[in-house]
Amino acid sequence: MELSLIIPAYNEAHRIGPTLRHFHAFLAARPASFEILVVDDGSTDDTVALVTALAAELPGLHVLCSPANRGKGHAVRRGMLVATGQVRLFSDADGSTPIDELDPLLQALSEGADIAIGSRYLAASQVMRPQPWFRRVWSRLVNRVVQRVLLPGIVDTHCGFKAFTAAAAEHTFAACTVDGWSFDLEVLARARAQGFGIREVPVRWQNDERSKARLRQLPREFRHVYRLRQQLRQSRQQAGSWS
Ligand SMILES: Nc1nc2c(ncn2[C@@H]2O[C@H](COP(=O)(O)OP(=O)(O)O[C@H]3O[C@H](CO)[C@@H](O)[C@H](O)[C@@H]3O)[C@@H](O)[C@H]2O)c(=O)[nH]1
Repeated sequence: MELSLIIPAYNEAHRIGPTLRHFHAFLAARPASFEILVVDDGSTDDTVALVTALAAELPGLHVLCSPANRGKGHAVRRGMLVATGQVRLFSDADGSTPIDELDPLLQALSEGADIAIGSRYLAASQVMRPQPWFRRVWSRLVNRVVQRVLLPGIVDTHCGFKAFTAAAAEHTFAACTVDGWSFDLEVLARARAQGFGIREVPVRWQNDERSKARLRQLPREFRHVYRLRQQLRQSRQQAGSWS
């Protein structure tokens, strides 16, 4: 399998159908073999039924489901570890980053990066429909803190469009534990600590107002950042004292 596309989905029946048809048509028009894995955990709407029906029509589309809702991080991790592709990409169910932005990410991998991440905040990025002001403030705030304490040099850790080589996906996700939104920065921080090269790539992106992220989740994001920094520091100190 050359490419695995992982899509975390929670209560996405209202919009995932067109996204899947579009993604499938894009990938089927290319020579590379592919699989699309939709990872649902406990949706209370018709997401699973809808994707199951589409899977009978679109070869290579599969749905993984589990009863309890654990969060986007858990779903992406599960998909990344079950996938068989040499390249593993995850994308949001609303297609907020157009699927043709895959090509610049593949280019970055072919040039030697282990992980290529879509970015909304580079000079060449194009944000076609921005998020509301409080989401932009949230995103910039988290990114500022993350850049300072965890991932210097990466300006957008949270864009939901990231491609990994199989080795990078398997090593980093196997070490991850964060189930919620902060999984993005956990996987990047662990990847860097393990020596994998990350390249940030400008992409086109547009907001869909029907977001599941809530401002009240912000303190938990910061707690994750600091906890992760402590863990990585301790591992570095242990590695230093053993060498
Ligand atoms: N399986 C599963 N999927 C989830 C869950 N929560 C969210 N998702 C999936 O995660 C994707 C993003 O969720 P949205 O609700 O569309 O979030 P957003 O706010 O519009 O997304 C932006 O901010 C997020 C948080 O920073 C980013 O993770 C995301 O990529 C994007 O930048 C969607 O495919 C959604 O179904 C969950 O509990 N379980």
